[in-house]
Parts: sequence; structure tokens; C-alpha cells
Amino acid sequence: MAYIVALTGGIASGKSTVADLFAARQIEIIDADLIAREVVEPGQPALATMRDYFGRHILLDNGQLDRKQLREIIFSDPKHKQWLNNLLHPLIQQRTQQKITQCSGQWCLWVVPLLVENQLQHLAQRVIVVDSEEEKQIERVYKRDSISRSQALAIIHSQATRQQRLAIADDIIDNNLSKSALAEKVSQLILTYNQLASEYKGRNL
Ligand SMILES: CC(C)(COP(=O)(O)OP(=O)(O)OC[C@H]1O[C@@H](n2cnc3c(N)ncnc32)[C@H](O)[C@@H]1O)[C@@H](O)C(=O)NCCC(=O)NCCS
Ligand SMILES: Nc1ncnc2c1ncn2[C@@H]1O[C@H](COP(=O)(O)OP(=O)(O)OP(=O)(O)O)[C@@H](O)[C@H]1O
Repeated sequence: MAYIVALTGGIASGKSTVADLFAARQIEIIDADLIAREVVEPGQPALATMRDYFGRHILLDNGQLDRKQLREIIFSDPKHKQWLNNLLHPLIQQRTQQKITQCSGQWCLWVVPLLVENQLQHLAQRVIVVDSEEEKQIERVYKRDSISRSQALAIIHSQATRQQRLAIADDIIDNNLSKSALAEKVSQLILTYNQLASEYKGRNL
């Protein structure tokens, strides 16, 4: 089994930006947000279950999930969020495990927003936390998705705190850095993980 490096952080902390820098260096990526999209594609049983629970209005005319609407529903009602998490998280976890066993490199990067919330850290050998100040997250999520300040805060407050994440971090990426400084940090981390993964392989032969 490959050495697994988990990459986590709050909403709009910069996980995808950092993951893209690893991917550009040919590191294999397993992305929980992408898997979360796969399990609700049209034709997937989970999408039909969600339509039955929330109603047909949760779908767009083309049958795809109306993500904006679902986001508004679940982050304004914890009961609905819990229902959705109970449905999707086991499915996401199952697919993630499959992909982890298929990782062909010496190590791979598992991008997992809810690592701390779902207490999944035991599934990785190393944890990177992308750390960002709350105001930066709000600003970036607004620029990227036009999410209002109050909705951004609702999402942030439904997630683990910065302190909870930092408490389990092996490596911290401060995402107040410029993108070029981030690339430099990623290059250093790759050298570290190449070494750690090769030692791990040696111990597990
Ligand atoms: C609510 C949905 C439709 C919003 O879709 P949207 O395209 O706007 O956002 P996207 O999927 O890219 O998620 C963006 C970020 O929102 C946060 N987030 C999403 N779901 C959750 C959740 N259940 N609890 C806390 N934060 C969440 C994460 O930081 C995530 O990285 C979507 O996030 C979703 O289906 N969520 C439930 C599945 C899930 O838990 N996914 C996140 C972890 S795999
Ligand atoms: N260091 C940075 N400098 C400037 N802009 C950045 C930086 N890091 C991220 N951004 C921008 O902030 C936004 C959020 O970043 P990104 O999508 O990487 O976060 P994320 O943690 O993957 O988000 P989500 O939790 O929503 O999936 C993006 O528009 C990205 O281009």
C-alpha cells in the first residue's frame, strides 16, 4: 500500500491551489470533492434518494444536482446537513478507499476537506493543513463563488476550527503566501515525502 499524505483545510483555504501544484509535479491525487461529485451524478442511486428527501426542485432541468440550492439548504439547517452527510460520506469513503488501494506511485496526495470533522486522519501517514485566516477564506470564496459573507461564515462555523486542524498537522502551508512561494513550499514537501515514502516502503516490504 502506498504512503498516503492527506491535504486538508477549511473552505477556500487553498487546497485545490496547493493540490494543483503537486499534480503539476506528477504526484497522484485523490480528491474527495471530486468523488463527492461522482456519487451524485445523474443515474447514481444517491441522487434519487436526495430527490425523494428534498423534492424535485433539488435538480436542475437537465437532471443534474442544483449544487447552489443544496448548499443553501444544508448550511442553513444542520438537520438536513446531517442527513446528507449520513447518506454521502460512507459512499465517498468507500470510493476513496478503492482509489487509495489503486495508487501506483510511492506516495499519493489525498485531498480531503473534512478530514478532521470525520476523524479520518488514521487513514493517512502524514497530514498537511492549508491554513488561512478566516477573513481571507471569506474574501476568496466570495470572489470565486459569489457566496455571501453570512453563508461563508455559516459554512466556516459548521467545519472544524483552525486550531483543531492545526493540532493534527504534520506540515502546515500558510496560504497567505504568494502563489510562487507556495510552489517553493510544495517542492520542499515533495522531497520530504519522497524520503518518508521510501523509508515506509522499506519497513513494509
Ligand atoms: C453542498 C454542495 C452541493 C455544495 O457544492 P459546491 O459545488 O458549492 O461546493 P463544493 O462541493 O466544491 O464544496 C466546497 C467546500 O464546501 C465545504 N463543504 C461541502 N460539503 C460540506 C459538508 N457536508 N460539511 C462541511 N463543509 C462542507 C468543503 O470545504 C468543500 O471543500 C456539496 O459541497 C456537497 O454535495 N456536499 C456534501 C458532500 C460533502 O460532504 N462534500 C465535502 C467533503 S468530500
Ligand atoms: N495563495 C493564494 N493567493 C491568491 N489567491 C489564492 C491563493 N490560494 C488560493 N487562492 C484563490 O482562492 C480561491 C480558493 O482557493 P482554492 O479553490 O484552492 O481553495 P479550496 O480550499 O480548494 O476551496 P474549497 O474548500 O471550496 O474546495 C481560488 O479562487 C484561488 O484561486
